[in-house]
Amino acid sequence: MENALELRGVSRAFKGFALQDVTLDLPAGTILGLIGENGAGKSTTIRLIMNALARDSGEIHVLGVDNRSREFLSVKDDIGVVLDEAHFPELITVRQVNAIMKDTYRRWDEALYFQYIQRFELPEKKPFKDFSRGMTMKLAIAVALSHHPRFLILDEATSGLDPIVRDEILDLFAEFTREEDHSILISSHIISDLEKICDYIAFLHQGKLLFCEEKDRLLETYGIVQGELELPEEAVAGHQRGKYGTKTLVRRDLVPSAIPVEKAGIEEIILFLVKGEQIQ
Ligand SMILES: Nc1ncnc2c1ncn2[C@@H]1O[C@H](COP(=O)(O)OP(=O)(O)OP(=O)(O)O)[C@@H](O)[C@H]1O
Repeated sequence: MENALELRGVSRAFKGFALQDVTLDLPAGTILGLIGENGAGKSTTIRLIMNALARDSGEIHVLGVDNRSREFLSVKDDIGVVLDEAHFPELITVRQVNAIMKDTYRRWDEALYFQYIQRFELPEKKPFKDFSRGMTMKLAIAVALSHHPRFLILDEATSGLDPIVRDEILDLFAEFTREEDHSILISSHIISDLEKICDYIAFLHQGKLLFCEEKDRLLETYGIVQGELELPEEAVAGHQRGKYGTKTLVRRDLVPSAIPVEKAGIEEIILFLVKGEQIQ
């Protein structure tokens, strides 16, 4: 299997918002970060992928299967999902979650689940309603990982976690993809998180996918030129004029070699591409 996920021309309109014509591939064995500001359409995209929301048009294949086919029901066993509003019944405890998941997933691994519970220091007897946001996310991540999925789909799974735990969890995700054919789709508005672990970056802006590109390719393609320099028009991808002078995002290959080009970070690239000409 080449792609863990394929979206072709996927659209869905709500009143006041439309996800428009999204096409992307997530090659098996890689991590794709779906970046976008609040309301850009990340959760909508993920709900469409899980077929929890009907699309208006387009095609979606997950692990090689059309997500509207009957076969998709069995494919769900191979997918670990963490949604941004991960919810369990109010009075349920960590132990009861284990009992339920045992009946839900064919490959539920009780020992592995309790390893994660210990690693995340989650209380085994506390009712879910008394969990903090961070504890909720950790529980959802433990569940998602404990039925041996091949594909993790994570919607804002690191938000609400403190920096140390976030780092630990990002390492866990990177570890997950070390096994052949293990893939991850992870959405976030925290670009620095995704920059660290992702192979591909997809950027959603107001319901449109502005790009889906290999991270290293983005870093190779773009650079920053400081100051007001004469640049070929086709080399310029965005300007920022601030208190400390002008910065220009450029396509490196189109800049004359005499002009020094600095490295651009993913965050910088995205900000420039979205905001374009900006007076700070
Ligand atoms: N069921 C719905 N009915 C009407 N509008 C909806 C529905 N679901 C989502 N929307 C709208 O679609 C837009 C995109 O929402 P979505 O949750 O996909 O964004 P997001 O990128 O995940 O944002 P966030 O980072 O805030 O979670 C929002 O304007 C939201 O109000």
